[in-house]
Amino acid sequence: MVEIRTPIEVDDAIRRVMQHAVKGEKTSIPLEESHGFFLAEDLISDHAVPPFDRTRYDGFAVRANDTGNGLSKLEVVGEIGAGSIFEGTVRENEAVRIMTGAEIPAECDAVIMLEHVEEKRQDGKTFIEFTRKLTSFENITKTGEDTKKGEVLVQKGTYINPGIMALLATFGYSEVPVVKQPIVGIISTGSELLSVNAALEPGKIRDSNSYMLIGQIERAGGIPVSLGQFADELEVCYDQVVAALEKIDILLTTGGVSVGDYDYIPDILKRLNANVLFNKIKMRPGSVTTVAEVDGKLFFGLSGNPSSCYVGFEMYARPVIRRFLHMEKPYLKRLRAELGADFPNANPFHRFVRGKLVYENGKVIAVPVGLDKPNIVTSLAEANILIVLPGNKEGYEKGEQKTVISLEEQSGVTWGDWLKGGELV
Ligand SMILES: Nc1nc2c(c(=O)[nH]1)N[C@H]1C(S)=C(S)[C@@H](COP(=O)(O)OP(=O)(O)OC[C@H]3O[C@@H](n4cnc5c(N)ncnc54)[C@H](O)[C@@H]3O)O[C@H]1N2
Ligand code: MOO
Ligand SMILES: [Mg+2]
Repeated sequence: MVEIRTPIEVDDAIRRVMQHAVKGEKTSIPLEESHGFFLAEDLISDHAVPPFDRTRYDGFAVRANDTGNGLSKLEVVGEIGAGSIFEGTVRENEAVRIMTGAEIPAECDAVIMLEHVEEKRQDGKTFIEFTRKLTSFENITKTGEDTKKGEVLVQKGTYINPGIMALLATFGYSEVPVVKQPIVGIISTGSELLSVNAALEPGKIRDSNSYMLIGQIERAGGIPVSLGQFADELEVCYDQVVAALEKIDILLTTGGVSVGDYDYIPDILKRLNANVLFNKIKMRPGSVTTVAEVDGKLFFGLSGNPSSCYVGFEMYARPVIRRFLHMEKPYLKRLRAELGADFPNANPFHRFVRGKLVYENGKVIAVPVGLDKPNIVTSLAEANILIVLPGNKEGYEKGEQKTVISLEEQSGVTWGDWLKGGELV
């Protein structure tokens, strides 16, 4: 008898998986190697930026009160470049020649640009003349204009991009607290699979899922480890899975997860005494995605069909990786867009159509890419969104507003915000 599986709702599946998601350990790495890692602690400013009032222009630091509507004539009593400070005192009708970035002398409160003055030598002294009335703090960047002391500038769990590297340097982080990335193992199963460098043979295809998953794991912030490609043989696959579980934080398999004669993943899970969280979801593609917990580790039995494997990973494995990285917002972002094509066929399951966003006449349009079938691999190349079509009896029409899930963004959403999409429960 073929097993009849009971499908569960998408959000229920995500909730079940996330109940077993763990947070990774912290470590630290040199700042210069931190790009692409994830912050393990909030980045808090321990001093104001800039730490002193400084000039925005090359010019002369003056006292605004010494300037008026008529001609101002000030004596230049010193000069400083960025990095130097003026040691003297600036008295009434005096100015200091000052270069961009230098600290404003204590008695001055405005800067006039070099271009706006005329310099004159008289009795061995230098004077500037100009006819501009300056206001207090004109052309000055005030202390703390960029940020005040004590502010949370970047939340823990954030992807370290070049801008964050600049901030880390600003606050003296030569070593950066980061989260250890999860080691995510990949096992591909299928007697039809050839390695990528093999010539095609009758009845066989090259294993594309492993490589796709390497990219998806890296995009999510994990470290992929390929643990091999195995024929549909229970004993071999079982031994490989047991060995793999020792080496990884999260395990992914592709293929063999349905009800076919050589689909051994369910048997392997039984033998492992795994806590199977679900083995059927009301979604297409990826309905057969099976997730289990084995000795505290999550095991994702992803479908062999490329599109199903892809979507199953993004929906269930990605948030687990993001949680491991301590992200406060581990779920994929959703936005609204206009449906770019008709979907006349009814489907009782929710559909996740691979698509891309196009901007036309001020509208955001979600355009499907390639064929919308589970076994399709070519549509994945162009996809940067999943168009969400909730299960219904009527199908959908071009022009309707629909939710789309963004696949390429580093930022995410909380569980509460994810549920606001509200269509998949
Ligand atoms: N009687 C039923 N048959 C099927 C059901 C069902 O409910 N009842 N579900 C269908 C659905 S939905 C899907 S999805 C697939 C799931 O298949 P499996 O996860 O068991 O995967 P396989 O049978 O091993 O392979 C399916 C398909 O994918 C190709 N494949 C496998 N691995 C790779 C790889 N690494 N790279 C590229 N392509 C791969 C494989 O050759 C098959 O064509 O089951 C349906 N059947
Ligand atoms: O898991 Mo299957 O789509 O539902 O292709
Ligand atoms: Mg199968």
